[in-house]
Amino acid sequence: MNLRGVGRRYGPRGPWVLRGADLVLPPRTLVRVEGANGTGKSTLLRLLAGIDAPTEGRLTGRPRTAYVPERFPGALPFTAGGYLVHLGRVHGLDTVEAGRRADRWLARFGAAGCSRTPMARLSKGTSQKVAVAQALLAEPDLLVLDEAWTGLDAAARDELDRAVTERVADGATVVFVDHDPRRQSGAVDVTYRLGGGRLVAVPTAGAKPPAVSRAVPPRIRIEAEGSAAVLPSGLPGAPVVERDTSGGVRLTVAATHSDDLLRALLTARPGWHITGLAPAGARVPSTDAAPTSPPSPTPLPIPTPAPARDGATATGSGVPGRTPGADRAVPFPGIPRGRRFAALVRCQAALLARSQRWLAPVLLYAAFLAVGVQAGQPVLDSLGYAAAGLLPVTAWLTRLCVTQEPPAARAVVAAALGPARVHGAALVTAVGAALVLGTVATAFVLLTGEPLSNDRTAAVPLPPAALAGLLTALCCALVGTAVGALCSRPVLHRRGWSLATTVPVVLLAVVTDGSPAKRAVTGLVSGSRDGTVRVPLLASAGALLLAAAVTALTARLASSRE
Ligand SMILES: Nc1ncnc2c1ncn2[C@@H]1O[C@H](COP(=O)(O)OP(=O)(O)OP(=O)(O)O)[C@@H](O)[C@H]1O
Repeated sequence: MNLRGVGRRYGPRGPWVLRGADLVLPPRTLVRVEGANGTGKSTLLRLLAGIDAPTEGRLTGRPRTAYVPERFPGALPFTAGGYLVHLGRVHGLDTVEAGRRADRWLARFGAAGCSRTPMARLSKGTSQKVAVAQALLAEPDLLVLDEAWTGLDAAARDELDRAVTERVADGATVVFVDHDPRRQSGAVDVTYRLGGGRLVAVPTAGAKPPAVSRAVPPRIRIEAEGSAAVLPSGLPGAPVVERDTSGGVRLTVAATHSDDLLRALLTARPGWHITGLAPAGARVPSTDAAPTSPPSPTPLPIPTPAPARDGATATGSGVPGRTPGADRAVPFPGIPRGRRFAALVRCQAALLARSQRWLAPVLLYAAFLAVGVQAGQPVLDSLGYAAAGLLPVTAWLTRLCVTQEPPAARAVVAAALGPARVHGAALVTAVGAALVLGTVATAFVLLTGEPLSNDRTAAVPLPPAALAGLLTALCCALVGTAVGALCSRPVLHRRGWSLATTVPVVLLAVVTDGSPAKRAVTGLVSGSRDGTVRVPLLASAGALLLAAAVTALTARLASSRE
């Protein structure tokens, strides 16, 4: 990862907190950042973690990142274990593996009994253990720790020291700030000091090249064969994969992960057959008939980090036609971002559902429907009314979704997927919630309304009416999301301004002629006069375009103004 001339100031006329920072962060390196209070250490770490964007300069080559913020919020409506599983999924793990790692890390920090405890009831120190666990279970290539030891008990501090050593030995870059000068002393590879907006490297007492100084955890070598064409995703321990000329695959992994790796291979569908197991460096003895000659491995190109210095290996069947390097069994890079994004939406939806903040807009919408939709009314007219009411409700839900996470919790997921995707996930969650409401309201109107025109002379066919009603609800939900996104953070941060602008913008969206929502609603209401169903295809496309444009704009802003 490289920083070139990176500077950050808050506000166009604010003082430069950081200026002209040039930095190279190689893999397998432990970096300490020090400086007095207020000199910009957290600012630098947030830039490194990708939560914040530099005002000037460039950051390139950020690997898969996890971040522990300075202050972690306990007030999330999850249990400790539940939150860690959500975060594990956001990092690309499947649910089972995320749960296993959550349990393991909680146990390592002496908090195994807290897995089912609501986070709001955790002590400050135990919350901090959860904060640290969420970063470590991801086995990130870049681990950014902002005073992560603060609040931990002595045993947990030691465990975090060990975990940092393991991460670096596994090839990661770890950057940390801690006010205790003895923290990781002797293990730090580079120390940078911040002061007066400048970042300077300082001599690190006792620093040695990590390749010779750091204790490497023992490693085990495993060989296996399988009929599967692709190694299972999410293999524990980020094993390094090699292939031999006879079509075998060799995996290299830290000993601490060997049991998990074996279990994952053996329980994979289709399954893998373990043919050998040995300490790294030794030739793997076959568990079947001994091969006449040892396999000659052909290492796959692995972009980053550098190959492990020492390791464990598993061998399996060849994978014809694969892209070189594509099957490196790192649990994360192979996982499509879409899946991680879906995990983030799921997390946001769970957060919304559990926070019960949805109750107020949903009750308001229910009251709106109760007042305006009565049994026996012309169905198209009622569908138009129900859809129109969805627009302000969606704007409200959108505001809730983009503001529901405490900033530190948002920072943690932003480090994993980027602030733009976190913002996008919030908007998708809001649209999803609004569509559920809109679908229920449409179904209610279709069941209770009369399929007749206003003067009750013309029949209204129900299937096209249902389609028109659903698409109109979609239009209103999308326009409502666009309004909500434009009237909340990152465009408007203050609650007062946000509320003050939402109401007039909602009104504009309902009454302005060019608005897709108005077009769709008007189509239903005017069609109700003579019983004509107008399916709002064009308006739906317009609403989709508008919502996509606003999402892109606000997501971009979220990346630069967090
Ligand atoms: N979001 C923000 N908006 C405006 N100013 C900010 C913001 N975040 C940080 N600052 C300012 O930037 C400067 C550096 O803050 P930062 O938190 O990075 O310092 P620090 O070295 O981490 O401090 P500490 O050791 O107390 O944690 C401070 O003057 C702070 O007021």
